[in-house]
Amino acid sequence: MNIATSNKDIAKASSALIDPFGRAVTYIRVSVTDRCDFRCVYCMSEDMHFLPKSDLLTLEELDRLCAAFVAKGTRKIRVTGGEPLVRRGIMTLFRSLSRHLGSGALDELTVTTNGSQLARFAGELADCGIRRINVSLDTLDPDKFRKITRWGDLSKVLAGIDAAQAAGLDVKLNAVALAGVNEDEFVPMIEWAHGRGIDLTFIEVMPLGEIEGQRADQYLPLNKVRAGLMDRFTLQDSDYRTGGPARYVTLKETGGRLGFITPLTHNFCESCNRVRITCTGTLYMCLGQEDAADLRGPLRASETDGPLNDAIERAILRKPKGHDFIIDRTTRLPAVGRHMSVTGG
Ligand SMILES: Nc1nc2c(ncn2[C@@H]2O[C@H](COP(=O)(O)OP(=O)(O)OP(=O)(O)O)[C@@H](O)[C@H]2O)c(=O)[nH]1
Ligand SMILES: C[S@@+](CC[C@H](N)C(=O)[O-])C[C@H]1O[C@@H](n2cnc3c(N)ncnc32)[C@H](O)[C@@H]1O
Ligand code: SF4
Ligand code: SF4
Repeated sequence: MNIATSNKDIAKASSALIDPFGRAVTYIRVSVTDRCDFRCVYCMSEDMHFLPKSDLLTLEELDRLCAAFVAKGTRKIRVTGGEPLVRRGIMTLFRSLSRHLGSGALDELTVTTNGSQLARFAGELADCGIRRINVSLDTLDPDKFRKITRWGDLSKVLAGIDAAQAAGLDVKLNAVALAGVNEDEFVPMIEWAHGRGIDLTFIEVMPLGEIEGQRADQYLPLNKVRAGLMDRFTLQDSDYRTGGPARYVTLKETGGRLGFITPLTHNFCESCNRVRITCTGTLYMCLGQEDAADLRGPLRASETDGPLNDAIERAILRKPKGHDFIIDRTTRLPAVGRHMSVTGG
């Protein structure tokens, strides 16, 4: 499936959101909560402070925000978090957003999850018109899983993946490549995933938010990983695209797809098509920058969407060219102060 919509087609629509670099914004990532039932060592510190519940947009407000973006050319909505499936009543939002699939205004409604609650929700997600989901899984070793996630239980995630496949959902796995932690498992993880008809994507760790360790100790450049995998597999370039940042190859030996998300070694900002909304209604125009726009104020200021639309259009004109991520040993300070869980990746 190729669901990426071309910038040219989008630019034709008068309501389209086009940034200063001519990129059409057609993909929103909506973080519905900053909370999570895991504490992954690369994502969060052990002692996280979360927003008071009273600061959160209601599910109805999130739904209205999404509808405003859909009216402006958004074709793909990814619900994320924190852990999106721990937000109370979250299925109400999915059910409501599915109307945009029904009307043809949206190509894809999907979710990125740690999988801990999937066994419970997979069937309902499929009923909402979700076809593909991304599950984050960095290891198949139960003890290592506990060390990476601090609080997670691998067996629940594996049961969630089984339930998702049984419900007819296409599952993609995301694994953050962690130096000295899971690099010995890449080949077995590929074989495990491809044996189940599951695509797998490796991700370079990004310097967002303060964590206990040194980012430089975690960071593994994917060009090195790719070169190592060539000893074992034949990597054939693929033009498969999802509208996300992964670039795929097909492995001749397994027939499965392997993706690489390489913000550090091969920046993909030039083709950026996305922005992020947090659970408090803050719009981040770039994952790798601090600049943001408040949408909660204009959303609550009026029952009509005029002020909200103006705020969105003004913000898109500030979308930066790209991130300035660097990972080195000269500083423990991250490039971006907020944690990945605020914007949902
Ligand atoms: N630097 C950067 N990283 C991103 C961006 N979008 C997604 N990622 C990272 O890619 C990883 C996987 O993201 P997913 O939630 O699976 O979303 P996706 O890759 O768009 O999903 P697909 O629809 O399957 O392509 C996460 O760790 C994100 O932080 C982006 O715009 N910039
Ligand atoms: C922030 S999580 C939110 C959704 C859900 N909790 C999950 O883990 O899938 C989204 C993705 O971001 C990735 N991620 C978190 N922190 C990261 C970092 N510092 N660098 C790269 N990816 C990161 C996670 O592995 C996950 O795939
Ligand atoms: S990566 Fe996802 S599961 Fe892990 S701590 Fe961050 S938000 Fe939670
Ligand atoms: S880092 Fe910013 S500009 Fe680059 S792809 Fe991600 S969101 Fe887009």
